[in-house]
Amino acid sequence: MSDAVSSPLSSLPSAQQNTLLPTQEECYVEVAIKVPLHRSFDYLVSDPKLAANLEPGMRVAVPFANRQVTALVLARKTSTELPKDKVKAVLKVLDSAPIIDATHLQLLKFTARYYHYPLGETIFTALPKALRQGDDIDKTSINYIQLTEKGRALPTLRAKKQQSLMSQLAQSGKSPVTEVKALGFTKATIDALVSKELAEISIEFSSHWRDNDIKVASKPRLNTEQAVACSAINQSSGFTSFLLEGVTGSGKTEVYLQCLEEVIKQGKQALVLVPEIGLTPQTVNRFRRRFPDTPIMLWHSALTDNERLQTWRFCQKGSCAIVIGTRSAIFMPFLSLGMIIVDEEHDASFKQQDSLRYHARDLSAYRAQQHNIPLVLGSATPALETLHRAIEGKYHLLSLTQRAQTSSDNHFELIDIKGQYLQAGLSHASLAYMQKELGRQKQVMVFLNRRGFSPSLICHECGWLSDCPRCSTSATYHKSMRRLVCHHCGEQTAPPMQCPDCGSTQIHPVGLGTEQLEEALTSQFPNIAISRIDRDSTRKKGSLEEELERINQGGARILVGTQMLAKGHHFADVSLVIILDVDAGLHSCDFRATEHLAQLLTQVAGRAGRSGEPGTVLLQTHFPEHPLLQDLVNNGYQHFARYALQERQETELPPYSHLALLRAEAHDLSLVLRFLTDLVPATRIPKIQLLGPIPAPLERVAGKFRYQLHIQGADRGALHAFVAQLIDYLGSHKLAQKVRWNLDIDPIDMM
Ligand SMILES: Nc1ncnc2c1ncn2[C@@H]1O[C@H](COP(=O)(O)OP(=O)(O)OP(=O)(O)O)[C@@H](O)[C@H]1O
Ligand SMILES: [Zn+2]
Repeated sequence: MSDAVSSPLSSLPSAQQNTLLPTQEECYVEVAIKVPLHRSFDYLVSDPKLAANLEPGMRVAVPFANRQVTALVLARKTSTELPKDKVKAVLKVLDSAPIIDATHLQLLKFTARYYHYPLGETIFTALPKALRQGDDIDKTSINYIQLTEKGRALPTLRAKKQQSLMSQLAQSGKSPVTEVKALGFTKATIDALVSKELAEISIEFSSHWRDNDIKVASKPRLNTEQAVACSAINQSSGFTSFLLEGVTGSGKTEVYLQCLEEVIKQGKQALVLVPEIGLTPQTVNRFRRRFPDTPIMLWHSALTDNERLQTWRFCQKGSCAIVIGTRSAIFMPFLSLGMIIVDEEHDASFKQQDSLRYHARDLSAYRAQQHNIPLVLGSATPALETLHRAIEGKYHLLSLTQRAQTSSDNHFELIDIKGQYLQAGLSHASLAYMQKELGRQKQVMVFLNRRGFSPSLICHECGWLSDCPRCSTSATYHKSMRRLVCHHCGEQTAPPMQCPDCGSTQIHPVGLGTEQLEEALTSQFPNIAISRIDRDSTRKKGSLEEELERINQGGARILVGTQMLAKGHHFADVSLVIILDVDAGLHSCDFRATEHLAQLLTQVAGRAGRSGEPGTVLLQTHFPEHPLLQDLVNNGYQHFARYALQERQETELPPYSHLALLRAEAHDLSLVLRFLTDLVPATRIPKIQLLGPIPAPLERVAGKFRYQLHIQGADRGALHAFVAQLIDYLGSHKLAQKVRWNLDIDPIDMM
């Protein structure tokens, strides 16, 4: 940039003034603004000097609907179709250089197009909030913390937190302060170590790691399958996609680590996408321990806006070698991206379920192609979509069939609970297994995917149920809070002392949630420490980490939990896993339900027997003869998945066709129905099937009726062309103001 525009915040003269100046070639910019409109906007740049330096990817402030808003320049042009008296002028230029480059802008444009979401909204959703607001991109600097010489001697401190921060730093070396905070350490703890001169803070912005030899801690020798996978990935050139299908505990992470080593040794950066839940300190520490002096940063929902901007900048400047992040990390800028890894690629959390409904895994394929680099999708339970691509030969299939640390597979048993007396939700056989394993000083995990005390309250006299008044579902009883909570709309009420219908005081919980399970197991095993992990028990920042640490130290021997406990954790001492509510997923109307159930069961089961001897997995069910359960138990997920794919083919469901979902909701049911029914005749098109309007599986949430239209077609192009037309039509529909609607491309959750 020339000196003339050294201040990115310099104001421009207004359009009126400009008309008095001798006319040179006129300059306009086409910009994106965060509004729900499928279009861009033109503005005049009246100062020729500024105009000369404006580039796509820079932000400007513009007047829009009587306010000043931040906009992103998409293109410069010399004319506009707007009438002269209508065109407004850019008020300020906010950046001295583009904040995103052309490749990145192309990614965002693709995202908007593919998901049929307004471009401005897409761009501004993908930017950190500080940049969305128009803040100076250089407003934050990166703070690092590291132990001083005095600290490295690891003196014993009275304050436990400070002690644990010291050991953390001894392990991780110099770390960004944001990362240390992400692990649950407070500013007070950090300040205390600094004031005791045990740690010091420095500020920098460098990418020296790229020029230095990377330090790599000792690593295990890969087994043959791992070695084959690693060399296939490392020796690939350009854009190549891999599906690393490895049974739980087969050492996929080890493969990632050894591939990453090659990438960072070449001075390239890597993006590792993990599910929301998978971002445990355990995983992150494993990466940090392996590459002790390499800058590794985290990206997840708990970062503050400032931390977000820092991490984003850091990554863009190449100061960070590896980013481990949840789905929105797919929109991070990189100086030199060398590889993308998507761990647990089947996980539903990679799909955003509101506003911009993108799938980070699917976008990662586009991104890898843009950068011409390898993409590695890893899972023990690949999504059928991914498996299909591998079978078609679009992805290279790499298999890890053996567990890395045990010689044989887990032992599975289906426990028939029909007519059985259940104690604490557990059958006699399950309890006997528990006694035995606890007697051997092992850990036992009891899995129940339902939090709260009980999913409902019932009146014993008249059958009244604690239904949520605003949703077509019941409100869950939370005993410790003494509240009825609707898990769909969040409404909370006090549980009634008397039945609202008949006045009886005989109100009882029905059904089992993790809170009740913990209570029942406590009285069943009074001398054994129990740890419960679900959204309620881990609400406090850092409490999940604390609890996981407690489990790993052997501080708890019965682990009760929801799916938070299911994935990615490595508990060495768990020898028995009991899954209580297998049946719920067997009889759902969602065509993906069996796939998701099979994935969940396999992932939970994979927590057993991870080191030393194989573990035992018990599945309690009323339907032990069910083909899905039989297949899973006898042949494993790999077999089940290939069979399920055949079924999808026969029924022409994704991945053998493409799906979009138009959802509509309003308080008035007739409006919703009219809105959706109107479309059906208005939009008849060959090659596209419309199904609906049909009620969403949860027909009413927060007082609104929810209906949907399934749009299905074998040809992706035809489907997208149709959806684009539909959006035009919907935008001008007279009910569009009264009915809330959204479009979900490649939907995962049919709710
Ligand atoms: N080649 C190897 N030799 C010895 N140990 C190994 C090897 N590869 C992996 N391990 C160890 O085996 C355990 C499981 O490996 P890892 O966590 O990489 O598996 P994973 O497939 O990523 O697991 P999951 O997906 O089930 O969480 C870890 O403790 C890891 O250190
Ligand atoms: Zn509700």
